[in-house]
Amino acid sequence: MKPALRALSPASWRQSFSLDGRDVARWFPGHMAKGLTKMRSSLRRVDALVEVRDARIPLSGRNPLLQESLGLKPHLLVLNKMDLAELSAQKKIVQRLEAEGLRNVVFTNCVTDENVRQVIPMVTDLVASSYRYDRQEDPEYCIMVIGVPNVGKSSLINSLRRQHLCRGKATRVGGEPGITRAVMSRIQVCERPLMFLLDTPGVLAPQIESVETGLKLALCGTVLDHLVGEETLADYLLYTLNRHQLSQYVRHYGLAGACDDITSVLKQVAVKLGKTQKVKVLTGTGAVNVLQPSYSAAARDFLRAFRSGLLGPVMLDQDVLQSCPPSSDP
Ligand SMILES: Nc1nc2c(ncn2[C@@H]2O[C@H](COP(=O)(O)OP(=O)(O)OP(=O)(O)O)[C@@H](O)[C@H]2O)c(=O)[nH]1
Repeated sequence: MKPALRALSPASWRQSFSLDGRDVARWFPGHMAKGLTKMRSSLRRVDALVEVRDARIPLSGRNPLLQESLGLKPHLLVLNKMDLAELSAQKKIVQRLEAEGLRNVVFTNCVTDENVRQVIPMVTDLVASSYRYDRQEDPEYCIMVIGVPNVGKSSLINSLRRQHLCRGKATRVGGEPGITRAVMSRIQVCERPLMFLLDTPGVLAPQIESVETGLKLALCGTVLDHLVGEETLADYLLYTLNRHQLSQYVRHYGLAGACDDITSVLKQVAVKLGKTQKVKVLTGTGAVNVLQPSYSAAARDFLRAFRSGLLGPVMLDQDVLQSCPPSSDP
């Protein structure tokens, strides 16, 4: 019998996600490597790096290639989209990052500007306590904003301008990865100290550590969904929500209960939303059009709802955090 949409016990949920045959290399476009080369050549003019990561993937969201350059400059890590992240393990996240050498961390929401005011004082302190080579006397601070696509780099810049300059948008924001195309737009964000930020296009590592890391990055919108497959992503989302026992999706779509079978869930979602499509079916008397649930439209809605926070906050790196050595804190 096909798993019906009823409450399944957690014991019957999948314990792992089948990753067979997925070619993660195809998901991440090659133009990003070019961006990285240009960014490297501008590093000399830069006083500090502000790295933005999605707070839902504080560990998997890093780019090992960017990391190579980070040791050279003062570095602030902004974990953005805190409103979408389940942060009960915040202390553990900070400890884990500290163990990786990332001691300056701030959680932000660049839509509501929460905690954004902490960014400039933190950067100013970092620069003040570092050696600025030939720019020691230069009153202008130049900060490079880096991070994988769609984490909110442009939103952070706009939020800083709202906070410190009372000015509107200087850089384009978008829900899809790769909105920032022009490498290195230089944008003023503060008068005292005089501070400019360089917005950069999102850069992803050409080699993602594992397919699961690739799926987490894709779930957070760092690549275009169709490259991974909307239904694959929806399935990974369902698997994650169930494993973390997050059943908000059941209430959001008015389902009868939690279920671990994506075909079943998408079918119900499509019916609830009235997302159907005409399909030609060959019968003994010829072709007839029948209405079928649109699985792809349902998958798109499921992903959109997750990304707008309607399915509740999530910590996608829970597995990585659980594999951490226990904290030495009392
Ligand atoms: N919920 C939530 N959404 C955010 C936050 N910050 C940014 N966003 C949204 O995330 C999406 C991407 O934001 P951008 O600022 O364009 O991201 P980016 O890193 O500059 O993107 P690229 O240009 O692709 O590198 C937009 O839809 C923003 O509105 C946040 O703190 N919370």
